[in-house]
Amino acid sequence: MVVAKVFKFEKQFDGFPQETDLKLVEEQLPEIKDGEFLAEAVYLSVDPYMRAYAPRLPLGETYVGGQVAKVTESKNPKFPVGKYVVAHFGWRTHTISDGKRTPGWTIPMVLPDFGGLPASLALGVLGMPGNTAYFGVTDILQPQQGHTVAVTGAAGAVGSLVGQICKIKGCKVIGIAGSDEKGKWLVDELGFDSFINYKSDDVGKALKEAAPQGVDRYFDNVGGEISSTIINQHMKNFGRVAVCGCISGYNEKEPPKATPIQKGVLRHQLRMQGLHSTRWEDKWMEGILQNKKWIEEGRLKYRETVTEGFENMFKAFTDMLRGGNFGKAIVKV
Ligand SMILES: NC(=O)C1=CN([C@@H]2O[C@H](COP(=O)(O)OP(=O)(O)OC[C@H]3O[C@@H](n4cnc5c(N)ncnc54)[C@H](OP(=O)(O)O)[C@@H]3O)[C@@H](O)[C@H]2O)C=CC1
Ligand SMILES: CCCCCC(=O)/C=C/[C@H]1[C@H](O)CC(=O)[C@@H]1CCCCCCC(=O)O
Repeated sequence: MVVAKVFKFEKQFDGFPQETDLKLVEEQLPEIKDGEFLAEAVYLSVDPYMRAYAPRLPLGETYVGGQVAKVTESKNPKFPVGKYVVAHFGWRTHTISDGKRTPGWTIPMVLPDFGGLPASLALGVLGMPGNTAYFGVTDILQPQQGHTVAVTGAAGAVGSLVGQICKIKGCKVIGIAGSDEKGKWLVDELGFDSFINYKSDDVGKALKEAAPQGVDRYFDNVGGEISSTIINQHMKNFGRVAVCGCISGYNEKEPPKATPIQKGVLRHQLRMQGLHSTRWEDKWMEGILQNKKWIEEGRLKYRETVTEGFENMFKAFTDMLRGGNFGKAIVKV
């Protein structure tokens, strides 16, 4: 008899998540049936969307999330024992799956050959965040050689890759994040051209110094007043803005107030577009293979912030929301 540990969504978040909003329980799993397989979680992801989408998630259910799991029993030839899968099984240690899609989420996928790179990367640079960065830059932002690009959430899973991909495309990249230690990593190790600490610097003033001629492309991971400042005061005419996330407001009880951006969009004739990585599902492998190639060529670096122990999922989640992560935040069971 297999016993799964599962985090259930107990109470709707009210502002910043509290530990009592989730409940850790044990579930006895039945024997697998024909067409099913049993998978044991090895790495689990903690992501900002887990907070952003909470108001739409039903109480009492397993909390949402992706994981890399090892198939330990199988009556489904597409998911043989010993293989690793990346799947949206939620915050749980053991899962019985029929290999089909949970509606609204990605379909379980046997991990492609990562050529010796760690399987955990399927939750980061070789998974959803990596593809958000890759397609967000190549399809939405479309930076040209010589462009100046600003990226917020710059030291996180998506932002750290966005900046590096823009460097690969020949751009000048300005990263905006929440600590000088993050800035040092971005500039010294990832090759960003400059860094702004939004917690200690005046973002408007610092951006004027870093990009006196203005910004051609802005990859927005945070929203709020920082984005209003960039869009209203720093974009060049005909610039592009990719709206990827707005984490500055996810934990707020009331919708955050920020200076309207319409004037800036109009004055500079900007093209501003939202994106969801799921829109590129039909060419998902293109992003994974390109990011993998850039890693192998030494042109794309990744970093993981690993929390040990399934019981520490909530801690890892809230540490990430507070900015404790460099690169991708994950949990190792
Ligand atoms: N549209 C899509 O398909 C996707 C969108 N996203 C979005 O992209 C963004 C980044 O996601 P991801 O890379 O996974 O997460 P990160 O790895 O960037 O982690 C979240 C980071 O957000 C920063 N942060 C927290 N609070 C604030 C705040 N008030 N203002 C500014 N920054 C803050 C913290 O860094 P710091 O120390 O700098 O404050 C923290 O490390 C999120 O908004 C997310 O929702 C992510 C994946 C897919
Ligand atoms: C205002 C919320 C912005 C959240 C942005 C974000 O982080 C999106 C991430 C998605 C990514 O594109 C792929 C995913 O799996 C993430 C979450 C998708 C949620 C689907 C919600 C399904 C539902 O509405 O029930």
